[in-house]
Amino acid sequence: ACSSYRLRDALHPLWQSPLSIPGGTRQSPINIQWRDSIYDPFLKPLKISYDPTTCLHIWNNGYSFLVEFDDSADRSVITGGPLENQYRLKQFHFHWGAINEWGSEHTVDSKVYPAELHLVHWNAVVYPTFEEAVMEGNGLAVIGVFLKLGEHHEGLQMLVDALPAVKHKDTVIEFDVFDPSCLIPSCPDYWTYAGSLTTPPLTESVTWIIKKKPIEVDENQLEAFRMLLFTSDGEEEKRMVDNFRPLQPLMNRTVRSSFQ
Ligand SMILES: NS(=O)(=O)c1ccc(C(=O)O)c(S(=O)(=O)NCCc2ccccc2)c1
Ligand SMILES: [Zn+2]
Repeated sequence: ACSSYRLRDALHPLWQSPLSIPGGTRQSPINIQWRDSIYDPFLKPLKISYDPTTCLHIWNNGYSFLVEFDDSADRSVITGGPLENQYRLKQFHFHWGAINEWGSEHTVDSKVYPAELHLVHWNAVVYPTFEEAVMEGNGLAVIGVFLKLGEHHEGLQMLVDALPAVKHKDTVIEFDVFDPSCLIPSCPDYWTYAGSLTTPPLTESVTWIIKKKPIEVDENQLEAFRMLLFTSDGEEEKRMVDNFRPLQPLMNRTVRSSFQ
């Protein structure tokens, strides 16, 4: 079932973008085959230190809703894990489906989750701007967290309560204190691989760090995501759902795990 709807989604009007950019050798997302991943004992624990007051606003960019952070200094950063440098948090966003059967970008042994959180960081040690980092192989680091249906998530609810204010494309509201580490599972286990942005410009600049454990959210919280619109106020309404990119070929890559 998953392969057919994935193909359908690849042809889905939203995904005019090609299955992978011509010449792309490290495109994302991918299926993570647990048994093919290689335990790397040299992988360090990921060190996450976010300053909740760097949170700026939530906005609907017509593709997802993004929570953006003040990345003008090293105040919300990650380091360690597979990373050679410290990376600054720029924004986080989600991908989700129209129903709970699909929605995540990455899959684990072909298991699809109803949604996936991405925390986007950039290498401000080496690159002067985010825009430059986006174009470089070690420019970005994105933490991926799977969402599964289960208990109500207190931390997420703060975000959910703000979503009606950003229902339409290009709407924004101030969101001044939020600590995104409440959305990251405490279990330290992750997979990591060299990949790309999953939205244009699809550049091959992302070190992906995919948490093994999902977070639990309840049905109402997922439904709140699905109330958002791709469209601007006054346009014919199109619900913001299925905003994920189809799976891309692994090609000559290995996925490393931080756990045995
Ligand atoms: N799924 S993902 O993590 O690959 C991702 C999705 C969306 C965006 C985004 O900009 O909205 C981003 S982004 O914040 O990295 N922006 C990438 C596009 C961009 C390039 C240069 C300047 C501004 C935006 C990343
Ligand atoms: Zn994303």
